[in-house]
Amino acid sequence: MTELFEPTDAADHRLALRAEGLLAAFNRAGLLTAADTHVAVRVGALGGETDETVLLAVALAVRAVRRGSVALDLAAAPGAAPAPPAEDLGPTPSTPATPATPATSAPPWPEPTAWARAVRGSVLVDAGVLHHEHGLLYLDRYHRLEAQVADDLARRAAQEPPEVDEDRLAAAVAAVAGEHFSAEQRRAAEHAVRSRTTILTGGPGTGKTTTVARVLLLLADQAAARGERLSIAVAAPTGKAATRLEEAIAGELAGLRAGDAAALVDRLPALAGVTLHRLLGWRPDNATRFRHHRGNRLGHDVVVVDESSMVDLTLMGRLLEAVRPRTRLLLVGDPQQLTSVGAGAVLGDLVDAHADTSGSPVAALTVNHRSTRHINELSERLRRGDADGVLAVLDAGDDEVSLVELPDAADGPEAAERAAAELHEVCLGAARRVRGAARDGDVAGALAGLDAHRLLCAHREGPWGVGAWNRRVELWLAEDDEARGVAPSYGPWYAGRPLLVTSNDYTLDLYNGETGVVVPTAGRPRAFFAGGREVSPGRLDAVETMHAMTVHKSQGSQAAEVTVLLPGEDSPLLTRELFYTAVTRAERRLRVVGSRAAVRAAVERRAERATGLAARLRTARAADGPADAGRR
Ligand SMILES: Nc1ncnc2c1ncn2[C@@H]1O[C@H](COP(=O)(O)OP(=O)(O)OP(=O)(O)O)[C@@H](O)[C@H]1O
Repeated sequence: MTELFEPTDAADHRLALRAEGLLAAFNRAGLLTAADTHVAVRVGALGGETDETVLLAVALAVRAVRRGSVALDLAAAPGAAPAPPAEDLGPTPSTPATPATPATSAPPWPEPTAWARAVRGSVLVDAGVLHHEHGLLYLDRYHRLEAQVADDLARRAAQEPPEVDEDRLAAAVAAVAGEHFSAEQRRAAEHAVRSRTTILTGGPGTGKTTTVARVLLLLADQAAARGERLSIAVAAPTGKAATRLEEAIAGELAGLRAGDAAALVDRLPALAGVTLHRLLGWRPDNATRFRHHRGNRLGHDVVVVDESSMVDLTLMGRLLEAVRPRTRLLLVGDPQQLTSVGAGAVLGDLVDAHADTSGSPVAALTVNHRSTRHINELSERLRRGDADGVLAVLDAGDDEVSLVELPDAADGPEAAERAAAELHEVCLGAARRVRGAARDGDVAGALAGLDAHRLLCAHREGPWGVGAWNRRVELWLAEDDEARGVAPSYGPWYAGRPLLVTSNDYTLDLYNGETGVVVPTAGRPRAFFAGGREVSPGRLDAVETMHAMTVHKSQGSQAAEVTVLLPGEDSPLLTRELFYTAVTRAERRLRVVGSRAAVRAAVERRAERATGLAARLRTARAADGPADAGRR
């Protein structure tokens, strides 16, 4: 469901019946949900605030967090178009979920200067329920979190740098160079050895993992010089990304063991990739608190976190309070990608805060060594926001990058039918190969087939959504069976059904984002996942079919060939970050399906989030110390 809604009648559950005045007007206009207004009414009643413009600001601050911001930018609020939450729940605006009853017209926004004055002077600010800082209005919880993240990072930066045996470092750098180690990778690795905190950024294939593997060897070597052995954690926000990181590091180390670095590789302990939740000590009774915290820190000497762009402010706060101040922290990721589903844009803020400063913890890798030339060129032009350049690369139309062009105003069911006709062969072909391997009992082949082609959608529902495209591919498979005289499999656990895990299951050792496939074994369907994990379907309750997946869910994985379905240009989900994330999932071939207007809108629209973290970090750096040393 998008945030705009159209009430169907006076008893519509989305109407906040107890809200009055401005809150009721904004709720009726679809700009606030019933829950936003209830929070504001309750906070107002408890805190003794009756000014309806302040209560409106509270409700909008709740809405801002729900939509991914950490705070409400009061000045920008009237101009900000309603947008869906990070993980879209519903159809595009052109396909309303409710009958067409006209939405109430937009209510009047308070006069900006008087509004800001009323908010700053509110008893809720005096009581610490709200905070007004850097032009932003914070709910207390997010203000504390943001300040804590800034303080912890500033404290880490204020420490004495680690002692480094430079001669030994130079010798080890030469030994780990192996077959490839570019100058920028070498600089990044040396930076990481000399720093407590490193933010290693770069797009897919820029050699981040290659560099991380070498950093670990260099650190283990420095520790060996002191007669110590390192304890290392390698983690990522999703299980899929953690497994990928573990495998990629293991692959790099295996290559280096064959060369001059064998002795160094032998010094490293075995490395198992874990989810951040598992590293921090997941608790069944609390989703945002962990076993490890400031009073019970993680014991590791080095903590590596891959796919850091997916880490929201809350999880970053928990991580920073759990790592010991002297632990080496390596945050790895691509700040151009979609931001976290939860509130915050932490990685991007960290990079912004340190742009063009000396002593910055950011080490950037810029050369893509994996994807092919046109995919690289497209992502580079996307990064620069060059819409004409993006269209020019797509128009050049070769085997590597192509545009399946739809008419400009087309984003409804008819255009989806046209797209279906274009994609029938490629989507059915990919699904058929996975099904063929599954029917032959070839688990490895079926799992490998999952990464051959990926169909990415912005939306979950509607004609351009994952649901419709999953059903479509299943129908094509059934038709294909019929055409071949094979009895179609209609049950939910049909052979070759691609699976996407949607939440962590610690008992089954399955993690959000992992992919698997159904393969019949001894006449019964079984679900298989990477690493030889086999599960009875009856035990799986958090899986979805994955003939298509959302761009959000595709983060942390790549496929040889990717098809991206762009929704209509008016879709609020269509942003540069979404398009860039989708494009950079492709290793060898990319097909973009959509109108030219949608491509242009995707390049030109940024996913803005209101956060004050970058400003806080700049202030802390200027003061050369924690942003607020008195807090806590
Ligand atoms: N300096 C280099 N020269 C040539 N090839 C390289 C270099 N560095 C890395 N590679 C190769 O490029 C590919 C991508 O490297 P790597 O996996 O380290 O990138 P990454 O940034 O971690 O990618 P992703 O974010 O997609 O995981 C690998 O096959 C790696 O062996």
